[in-house]
Amino acid sequence: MEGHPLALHDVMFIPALVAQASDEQNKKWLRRAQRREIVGCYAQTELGHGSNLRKLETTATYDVSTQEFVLHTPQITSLKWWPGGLGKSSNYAVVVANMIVKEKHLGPHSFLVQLRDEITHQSLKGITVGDIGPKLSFNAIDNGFLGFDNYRIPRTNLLMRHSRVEPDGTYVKPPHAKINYSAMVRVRSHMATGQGNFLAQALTIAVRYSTVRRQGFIESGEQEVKVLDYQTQQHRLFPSIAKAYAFTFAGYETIRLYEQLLKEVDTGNVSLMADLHALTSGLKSVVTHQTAQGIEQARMACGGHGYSQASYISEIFGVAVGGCTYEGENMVMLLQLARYLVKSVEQIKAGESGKLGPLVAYLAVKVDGVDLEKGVEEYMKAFQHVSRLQTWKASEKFLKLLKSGEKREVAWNKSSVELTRASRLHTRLYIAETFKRSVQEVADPRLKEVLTDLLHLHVNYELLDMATYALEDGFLSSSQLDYVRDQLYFYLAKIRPNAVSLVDSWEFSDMQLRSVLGRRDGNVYENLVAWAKASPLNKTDVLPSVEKYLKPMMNSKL
Ligand SMILES: CCCCC/C=C\C/C=C\C/C=C\CCC(=O)SCCNC(=O)CCNC(=O)[C@H](O)C(C)(C)COP(=O)(O)OP(=O)(O)OC[C@H]1O[C@@H](n2cnc3c(N)ncnc32)[C@H](O)[C@@H]1OP(=O)(O)O
Ligand SMILES: Cc1cc2nc3c(=O)[nH]c(=O)nc-3n(C[C@H](O)[C@H](O)[C@H](O)COP(=O)(O)OP(=O)(O)OC[C@H]3O[C@@H](n4cnc5c(N)ncnc54)[C@H](O)[C@@H]3O)c2cc1C
Repeated sequence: MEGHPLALHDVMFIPALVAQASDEQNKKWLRRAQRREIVGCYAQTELGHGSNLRKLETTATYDVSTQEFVLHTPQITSLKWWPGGLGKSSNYAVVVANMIVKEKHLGPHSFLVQLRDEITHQSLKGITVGDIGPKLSFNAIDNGFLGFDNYRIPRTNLLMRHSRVEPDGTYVKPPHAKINYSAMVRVRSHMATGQGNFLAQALTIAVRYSTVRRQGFIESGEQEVKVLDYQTQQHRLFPSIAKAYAFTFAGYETIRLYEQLLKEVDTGNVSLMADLHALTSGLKSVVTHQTAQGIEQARMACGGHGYSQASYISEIFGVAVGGCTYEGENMVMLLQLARYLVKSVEQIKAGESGKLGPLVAYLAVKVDGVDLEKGVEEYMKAFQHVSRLQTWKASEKFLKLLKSGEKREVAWNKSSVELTRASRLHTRLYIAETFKRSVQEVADPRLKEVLTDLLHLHVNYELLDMATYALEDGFLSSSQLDYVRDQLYFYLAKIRPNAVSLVDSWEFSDMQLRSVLGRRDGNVYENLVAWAKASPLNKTDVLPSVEKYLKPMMNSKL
C-alpha cells in the first residue's frame, strides 16, 4: 500500500516504451525492461511546472555534427521533480523534454535516458539525481529530482514510434500533436479501477468493523446494536460501496478503450484520441475526488479506532488522495473535458449535432420531464438533463463573454467554475450509464439482483446530491424528490443484509488490508490490545524521557 519503488517501472516506464518507442528500439529496450535488467521511471514534471507541459524547461537540443541530443536543465525550476522511482531505484528514465532541432522548438518529446551505471548504480557524469523527501503517503516510493548538465544521448534515444528526427535533423511530425501524452492517458484510463480498489479496501474495513462494534440502542431494552444497523451509518457507507463497483465497471471500459486506441493509432487512425482524453480526464477527476471522500467517511464511520493507524484507513487515504494530483491535477483535467463539452455545444449551435460522438449526443436532445417511478432509465434521462443544463449554461456564459470582446483565455477563466461543474455532471452521467449497462450484462440472477439494488441506491443518491440543478428549472418537483429520498432509504435497508458479502466479495486478504479493525475473523478488541502492546513506547515501563525531562520538572519546588 505504501507504494513500491518499482511501481512506475510497470505503470509508466514500460507502457511509455510500448506506446512511443519504435519496434526497432523496443527490440533493444523492452525485453530488458520487462526482465528488469534495467529499471526505469517517467520523468516529466519539473520543480516549476507540472500541469502546463508546454512550459517544461528541460531542453533536448539536437547536435547534427555528433547526431546526439544534449539534455540540459538551465535553471533550478527546470529540475525534474516528483517522478516515482527516480530518486534512488531507477537507472533509466523516459524523460520528457522540449525538443529543439535547428533552433526550432518542437514541444515536449520523450527520450530514453540512462541515469546510472548499470553495474555500480552510481549516477553518471552530467546527471544530478536524488530523492525529494517524505510525502503525505507513498513513502516506500522514492519520488525524485533530476538535473542535466549538457548531458549527451544518441539521436536514436528519442522515442520514435510516431515522430522522428533524421540524422540530418529533418523532423517527421507525429500523426497527432498530443500523441506523446499517451503514457498519461493510459494511467488515467486505469485509474478508475485502481481508485475503486482503494475505496473498496477502506469500505471492507469499515463495514466489517461496523458489524463488530456495538453501541447504543435502536429499540430500548434489547442488546446494544451493531452500528451498521443505524441508518446514518448505512448512508455513510453503502453509497460508497455502490461507487466502488461503479468505478470498477467504468474503469474496465476505459481500459478497453485505451487498448483499442493503441491498436488504431498503429494503423494511423487517431480519431479516438480526443474522445478518450476528454473521457479519462473527467473520470480521473471525479473518481479520485469521490474516492477520497468515501475513504474519509469510512474512517470516520469507525469512530475513534478509525483514527488509529491500527485501522490502516489513514494510509489508504494518503495513497488514494494522491490521485487527485498525479496524472493531471483534478481542476486542470476537468477543464480539459470542458473544452470538449464546449466544442460539442458549438457544433450543436452550428447545426452539426449529427457529428457528435455517442457520449455527448444527449447534449442536443431536450427532455421535458421524467417519471422516476418507471425505473432506472428515467433517472438516466434526469442525469442527462442536469448535465445538459449545466453544460449549456457554462458554455453560453463563456461564449457570451467571448462575444462581448473578452480574450478567449480570460473568458475561459471567468467561466471556469461553471465549466468544471458541467464536467463533473457529465462524468457522473457516464459513471451511472456504465454502471447500468454493466449490471444489465450480469448473467447470474442472484448476483444481478444484489447489483441492481446497488444501482438503484446509486442513482437515487446521485440524483439527490445534484438535486439543486434539477430543481432550478423546475425539471423535478419537490414531491419527486421526496420519492427519491424514500427510495434511497428503502435501498439502504434492503442492502443491509448483503453488506458484508458485498465487501467480502472483493476478497482482500488480511495481509492486503493490514487492518486490525478489518480482520476477516472479527476479533477486533483482542487484536487491538495486542497491537497497542506492541507499540515501541511500550517496550519499557518507564521511558528515558522521564528521567531526562519529567522528573526534573515533577521534583522542582517552583
Ligand atoms: C495503471 C495503474 C494505475 C494505478 C496507479 C497506482 C499506483 C501508481 C503510483 C503512483 C502514481 C502514478 C502515476 C503518476 C505519474 C504522473 O503524474 S506523470 C505526470 C502527469 N502529468 C500530467 O498529467 C500533466 C497534466 N497536463 C497535461 O496533460 C497537459 O499539459 C494539458 C493540461 C492536457 C494541456 O496540454 P497542452 O499541450 O497545453 O494542450 P492544450 O490545453 O493547449 O490543448 C490543446 C489540444 O490538445 C488536446 N489534448 C491535450 N492532451 C491530450 C491528450 N492526452 N490526448 C488527446 N488530446 C489532447 C486538448 O484537448 C486540446 O484539444 P482542442 O481540440 O484544441 O480543445
Ligand atoms: C504521488 C505523486 C506521484 C507523482 N508521480 C509523478 C511521476 O511519476 N512522474 C512525473 O513526471 N510526475 C509525477 N507527479 C507530478 C504530478 O503529475 C504533478 O504534481 C501534477 O500533474 C500537478 O502538477 P503541479 O504539481 O504542477 O500542480 P500545479 O499546476 O502547480 O497546481 C497548483 C494549483 O494550480 C491550479 N492550476 C494549475 N493550472 C491551472 C489552469 N490552467 N487552470 C486552472 N487552475 C490551474 C491547480 O488546479 C492547483 O489547484 C507525481 C505527483 C504526486 C503527488
